[in-house]
Formats: sequence, C-alpha cells, structure tokens
Amino acid sequence: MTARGHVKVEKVAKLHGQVAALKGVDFDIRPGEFFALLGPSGSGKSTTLRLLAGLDKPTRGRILFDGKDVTALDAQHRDVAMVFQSYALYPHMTVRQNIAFPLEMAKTPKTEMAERVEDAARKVSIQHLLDRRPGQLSGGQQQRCALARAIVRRSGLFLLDEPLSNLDAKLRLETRAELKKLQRSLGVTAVYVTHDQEEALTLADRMAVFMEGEIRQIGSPAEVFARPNSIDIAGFIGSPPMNLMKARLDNGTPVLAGRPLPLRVKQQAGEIVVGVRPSAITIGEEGMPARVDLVENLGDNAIFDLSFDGGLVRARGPDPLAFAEGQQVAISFDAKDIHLFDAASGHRLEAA
Ligand SMILES: Nc1ncnc2c1ncn2[C@@H]1O[C@H](COP(=O)(O)OP(=O)(O)OP(=O)(O)O)[C@@H](O)[C@H]1O
Repeated sequence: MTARGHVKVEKVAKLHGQVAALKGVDFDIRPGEFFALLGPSGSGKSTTLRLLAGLDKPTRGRILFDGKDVTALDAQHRDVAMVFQSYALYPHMTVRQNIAFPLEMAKTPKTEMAERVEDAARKVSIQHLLDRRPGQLSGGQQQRCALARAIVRRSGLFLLDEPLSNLDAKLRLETRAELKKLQRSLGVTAVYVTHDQEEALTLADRMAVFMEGEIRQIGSPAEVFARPNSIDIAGFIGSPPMNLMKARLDNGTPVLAGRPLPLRVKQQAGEIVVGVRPSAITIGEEGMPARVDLVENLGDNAIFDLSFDGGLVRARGPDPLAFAEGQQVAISFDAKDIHLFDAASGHRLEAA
C-alpha cells in the first residue's frame, strides 16, 4: 500500500494534431511533496497539469495515482483539487456557495457540508467573507476562495496552475509564503505550474524544468541551481541569469579571453561556454581588467554591468556605491563557482 498523494507519470506524450505539446515525460512525485513544473511559455507545463487533472487525455503513456492507473479516468473521478490562475469562481454565487460547490456535486449531507465549508474558509482566513459574492472581494481574497474550494474536497493532490500570477508583487510574496504553510499543514501533494523561476526555487521541494515539450532536469531547487545540466537551464534559473562566456579548451584547460582558468576537464579540446553566476563574481583590483558600464542600484545591493575582453558580464555586489560607472576595475571568480558547458551540445562538462 503506497501513501496517499503519490503521482507517477510514465512516458506521457500529448499531440494536438501535428503539434507535440509534450514529447514524452517521466516523473515521480512523492506523497506530501511540493513539486513545481517550471519552464518558459509554451514548454508543456499546463498540458502536463491538464493531463494530471484528467481535463485532457495523453496520446501515449500512463498516469498513476497511488499506484492506480488513472489514465482513462475523467476529471470528476480523479479526486484532485485544482486551482487556476483565473480562480474560476462563479460570479452569481456567494463565497459560501462557491466553496460548497464540489460538495454539492458529490451530494454531501447539508450539515457536513456546512462544517467543511466553515473549516476550509477558516484555513485561508476568509470565514468573515462567506456571504459576499466574488465581485465584492479583492484579488487576494478571490484567490483564497479558490483555495478554500480546493481544500473543501479533502483531496490528497492539489494541482495549481500559476495561482499567484494575478496578484500584485507584494501580495504575491505574502500569499506565496502562506500557500507553502498551508500545503505543509494539510499534508497534501502539490503540483505547481509556474514560469517564474524564483517562485519555483522558493516553494518547491523538487522541480521539473520543462523546455520544448520535454523535461530537461529534475531535482531540488538547490541541486538545479548548483548544477544546471545544460546552458539553457543555466540561463533560465537564477536572477540575474548566469553569465555565459565563450571560451575554448586547450589540453583540458578552459581558456577564457586568453587566460587559462584554474580547473581541468577530461575532454581535451573544443569550443566551450564558461558560466559564472553574478553573485560569484568579485569586483576588485585583482583579476581580469574590466570597466563598469552600468550600476543598477537595488538599495541594499547592486548589479554591475561590466565589459572585459571576454565580453560582457553582470556581477552582484553588496554596496551600490562601491564602484562608479566608467571606473576601471578587475574581476575574478573562484574555480568552485565555474560551470562549464560544451558549446555545441549545450551539455554540462564535469571538471576532472
Ligand atoms: N489545444 C491545443 N491545440 C494546439 N496546440 C496546443 C494546444 N494546447 C497547447 N498547445 C501547444 O502546446 C505547447 C505547450 O503548451 P502549454 O500550454 O502546455 O505550455 P505552457 O508551458 O503551459 O505555457 P504557458 O506558460 O504559456 O501557459 C505550446 O506550443 C502550445 O501552443
């Protein structure tokens, strides 16, 4: 007997006519895990979520919930709770009626229904708004109402499609933290679609990075951040993105702008790309000569755009006033902070 909330996706593909929305993806989500589907627009995240919900059927492959094959089951027989970006609340119904809707459908007895609606509303702190209609709520309150409607089902699996994207920046941050606490306290499995890498990094226990209808990497946010397995992922995760600089291999030593770097790879020669995160670049007096082109003052830190003879790089530093535009400086980075990729295939190269 497997625990409740286990999801297994096996070789799932989805074609829309000639368009391959999903080219065959495999992943396993553990019970109680917060699992993010992260990727740029059109990469197949929403398609995957709709297949999990049963709103669409895969062209190939299998989906299992708690060991049971649900591939052929329609949405209403899957026992999943869904929260969409648009909330999808019924405008003519009160908040209470909206939350009660899944229970009405399931013909739940009236007294039990009333209790469960109150309980769900309390969990997202909207118990005082039950008699209003969605049009009389703020965006954040509508979002909570949609969450309460998901909670009321007492499903072990929550499917969330960009649920925070309609909220303003401040509310999004607050709601993000609450959502994580709520998921933990309910003990449910959450599958969360987002194109926002920061949201995935902060919320997820693990994430799958989608690109062009494929999963390119699966891991914890820390793993994917520390060891992106391709140039595409390196450039997608982290803000500002990783600096990616053209270089070459000379007898296994990477050479950047004519200078050998202090590490080696097994491969002997060829075109490579050297990646260094902005936070890993030190600006000072030692290293490669560079010029400060632009200072972006972010208050308690800054991003410096620099040019050097290997190209342009961005560095993040603690003090916005430390360096001025036009100043001649030097940049350096530690060997442990260098990521290497094969230029032709884009794949990560391991240091020897
Ligand atoms: N019903 C459909 N008919 C034809 N093509 C579709 C259909 N639904 C999705 N697609 C295509 O499948 C691909 C994946 O779409 P999907 O909605 O899964 O991407 P996404 O990663 O969720 O993007 P977004 O972040 O923009 O929602 C896209 O190229 C999209 O145009």
